[in-house]
Amino acid sequence: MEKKKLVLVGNGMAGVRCIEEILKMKAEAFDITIFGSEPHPNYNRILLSTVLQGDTSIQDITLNDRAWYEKNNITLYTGETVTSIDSDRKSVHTDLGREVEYDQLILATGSEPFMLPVPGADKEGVTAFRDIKDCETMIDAAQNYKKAIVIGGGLLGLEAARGLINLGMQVDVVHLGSQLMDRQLDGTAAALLKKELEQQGMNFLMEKQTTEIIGNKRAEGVRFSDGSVANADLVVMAVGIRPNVQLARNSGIAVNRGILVNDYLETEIPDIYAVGECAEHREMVYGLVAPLYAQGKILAERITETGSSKYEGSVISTQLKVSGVDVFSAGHFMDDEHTKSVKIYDEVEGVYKKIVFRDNRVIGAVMFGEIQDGPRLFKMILEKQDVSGIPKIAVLAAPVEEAAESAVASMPENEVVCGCNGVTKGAICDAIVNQGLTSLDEVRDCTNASRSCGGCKPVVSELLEYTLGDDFKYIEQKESICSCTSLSREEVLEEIKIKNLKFVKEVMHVLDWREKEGCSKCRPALNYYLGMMNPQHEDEAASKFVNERMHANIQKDGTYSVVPRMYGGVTTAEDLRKIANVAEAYNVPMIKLTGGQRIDLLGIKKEDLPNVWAELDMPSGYAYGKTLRTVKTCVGEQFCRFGTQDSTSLGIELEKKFERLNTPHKVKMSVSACPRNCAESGIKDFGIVGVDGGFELYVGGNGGTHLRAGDLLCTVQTKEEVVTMAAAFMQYYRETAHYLERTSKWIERMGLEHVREVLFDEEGRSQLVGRIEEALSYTKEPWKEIINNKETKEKLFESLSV
Ligand SMILES: Cc1cc2nc3c(=O)[nH]c(=O)nc-3n(C[C@H](O)[C@H](O)[C@H](O)COP(=O)(O)OP(=O)(O)OC[C@H]3O[C@@H](n4cnc5c(N)ncnc54)[C@H](O)[C@@H]3O)c2cc1C
Ligand SMILES: NC(=O)c1ccc[n+]([C@@H]2O[C@H](COP(=O)([O-])OP(=O)(O)OC[C@H]3O[C@@H](n4cnc5c(N)ncnc54)[C@H](O)[C@@H]3O)[C@@H](O)[C@H]2O)c1
Ligand code: SF4
Ligand code: FES
Repeated sequence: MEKKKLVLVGNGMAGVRCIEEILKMKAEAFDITIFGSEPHPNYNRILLSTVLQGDTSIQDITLNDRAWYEKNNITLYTGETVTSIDSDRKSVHTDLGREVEYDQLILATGSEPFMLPVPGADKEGVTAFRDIKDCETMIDAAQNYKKAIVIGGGLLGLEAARGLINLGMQVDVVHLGSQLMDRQLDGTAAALLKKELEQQGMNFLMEKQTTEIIGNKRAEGVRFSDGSVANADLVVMAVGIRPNVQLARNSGIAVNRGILVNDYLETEIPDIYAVGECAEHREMVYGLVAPLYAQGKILAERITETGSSKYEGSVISTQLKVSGVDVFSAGHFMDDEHTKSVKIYDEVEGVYKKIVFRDNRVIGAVMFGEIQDGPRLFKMILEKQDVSGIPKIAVLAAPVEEAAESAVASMPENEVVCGCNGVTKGAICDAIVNQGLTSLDEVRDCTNASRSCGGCKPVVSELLEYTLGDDFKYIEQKESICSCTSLSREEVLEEIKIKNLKFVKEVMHVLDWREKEGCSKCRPALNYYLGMMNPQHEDEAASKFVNERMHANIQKDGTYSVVPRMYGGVTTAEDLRKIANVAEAYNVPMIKLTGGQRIDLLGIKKEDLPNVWAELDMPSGYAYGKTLRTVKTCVGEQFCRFGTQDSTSLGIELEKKFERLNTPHKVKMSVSACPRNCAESGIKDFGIVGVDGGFELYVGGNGGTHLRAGDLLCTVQTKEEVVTMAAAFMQYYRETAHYLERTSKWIERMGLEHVREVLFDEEGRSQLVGRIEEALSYTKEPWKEIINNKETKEKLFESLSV
């Protein structure tokens, strides 16, 4: 049978998913050609937010690489735009002059970001947030500029703002209305969201109408209708999207807001279909992947003639991808004269839940702070469950779980776990059992669950654990350390041990790295793992980040900062004099006290660094390193009338002991001499609080972006026990954490109980202490080494460009 010529215009998420469905149903029946204006193969647009937020890289978000197109005999034209359709001759024409005939044509042209038509919108430094190019523009801007304005307080704007903050920018979010995410939240949830995001460092300019982008060639700020102005070096417009219908309209296809389609996704012109954000179905245009994928499946059935399902519209649910903020909304969540609702509002804990009922059926929900009931409520909304006879407040409370069982055990088989891809618990568990799946990646490849926003990963992971039992522990960690290899951290460490590998390049070569030179993710990680496994390993400068290579923190203007060690935050008149002399001699523009009780000399030229350090003649404070940064101490019993312990001498002892030791990420400690906790021991990686007769030890605390209170590890009686426990804790973290994993994340992954079991076992603890003592015996003071070694000094500070 002759193959039909199938052409897809738009190489994005909806169109390519539809092609995947077609290939599953009748691969042999079609000759497929795909056109995409962007220069990339199909990628996960959703994860651009996570790329910007620093949780993944652009290389990692490809959904279908070029090999996939080749394997499926698909002709792919990227960087090429279809400019017209001749529906009489059944062909499409492109901007590069190509003409391709079709038997069936799918339009999946997506949307375009709406750019406010205000003067100055075309200036440099003004961008949308829609594609890889925009994402790169923002990442680049963050390296050179400080202040950003995001216009639009919807899902996209808030995710962009969070990303820019993570990139070190100061961000104002400009919003037209009085309430954030006005299309997804009610007033109470929106107010809680605003408060939470303000605590994360976002500044909001509410009820502001932008009238102009000011500046010369590049944007310098935004002017509002009330005459006020806000400064910015980067302006991101996230004020909604418009279906991309130009091609359809110019080709005579009926268009309203989107391309008009019926329940089979057919346009008015025979053999031309539309799917995704560009399609308008029953007056609805969707901007989330779940409905678009549902449309794609139905269209695939239609095109392959394997079914006759109709698309009848979708109820949607949304979640914001900003870490530390849990918001969920679904269905019809605003009150009106036909609805009644149940609300729980715990202002103390910042938790809000609301369910909306009409005629005794659940029709919508909004939640803030606690959203684990989201999938259950969403199922009730989709099924329009009748809740007559049930106290309505009971709908908010999930069925009581068996204490010993995991939450997923009580979940019904038909509950949707992955909302984006419509995959149920039953489908995932069947695939795990019947296909022998053992990892998140395998579940994703087999069922599509977790393939889009990734929000369902924790539940999919729990399902794996629940289905596989003990076998899961090993498997869970089988994520590769970066895209240069398929080997996990554990596998790489095992190979290093078995094959006695010594150098970063050797590891990459012997273990057959895909990228021969590695990448910025794996090179420093391998350098760390090699050092952790073999304390005599010499740090490989080329595999370290610039700050660690230069033993100083590079600043935005290319100068460096110098932070001398000041054990326990205690200094002397002599050291202060040296610092003052150096500051004067080198015209240091700013001297600043740090949050860790140190003195920071900012604005030092690269070539002056060796002399500054030589004249200071103080140890490096390692303010740049993945190592122990500082041990903060309170005044303690010597002077403070509340002090029950000598916090300063203990802090100094700890800092002297553990300084310079390489760790997976930076480590901060602190010692407070009484429960008033002036040294903030609850938000440190290892925090000590003096109590009557001993010390409480807190672990896994973090005061940075991912705020986390430390867990109480144990209470000990003596200073010696504190030091031993700190040593064992540090070594266990060094040996088991992924590179760049803070103790706050590590402790959650390992589990506090597990860490306790390891550290409370006397023999295991003493072995850990033995190993850390050995590692400590090889540490060296970097600046002494540099100053005394002419060759290193010249290489680093005179010739090497960074
Ligand atoms: C930063 C960000 C975060 C998001 N987060 C989420 C989320 O968490 N959850 C969620 O469900 N959704 C999210 N979305 C929305 C989701 O990404 C979109 O709904 C989805 O990508 C739309 O798919 P599509 O194929 O219809 O359109 P697109 O992905 O836009 O693809 C259309 C493609 O067609 C190309 N094209 C257009 N015209 C032509 C032509 N004439 N010739 C050739 N090529 C053409 C375009 O260049 C584009 O590559 C997010 C979007 C962004 C930007
Ligand atoms: N987590 C997610 O599900 C997610 C994340 C990002 C994007 N998306 C999708 O991407 C698409 C685009 O997102 P979006 O947030 O741009 O669209 P949106 O329409 O949801 O939000 C735009 C927001 O901008 C505000 N706005 C409009 N004009 C303004 C102006 N002149 N000044 C200030 N504010 C103004 C609106 O009030 C609205 O809240 C949507 O379809 C969205 O669903 C989803
Ligand atoms: S923590 Fe206690 S001992 Fe230390 S300074 Fe504060 S009040 Fe004084
Ligand atoms: S819920 Fe988005 S990928 Fe599963």
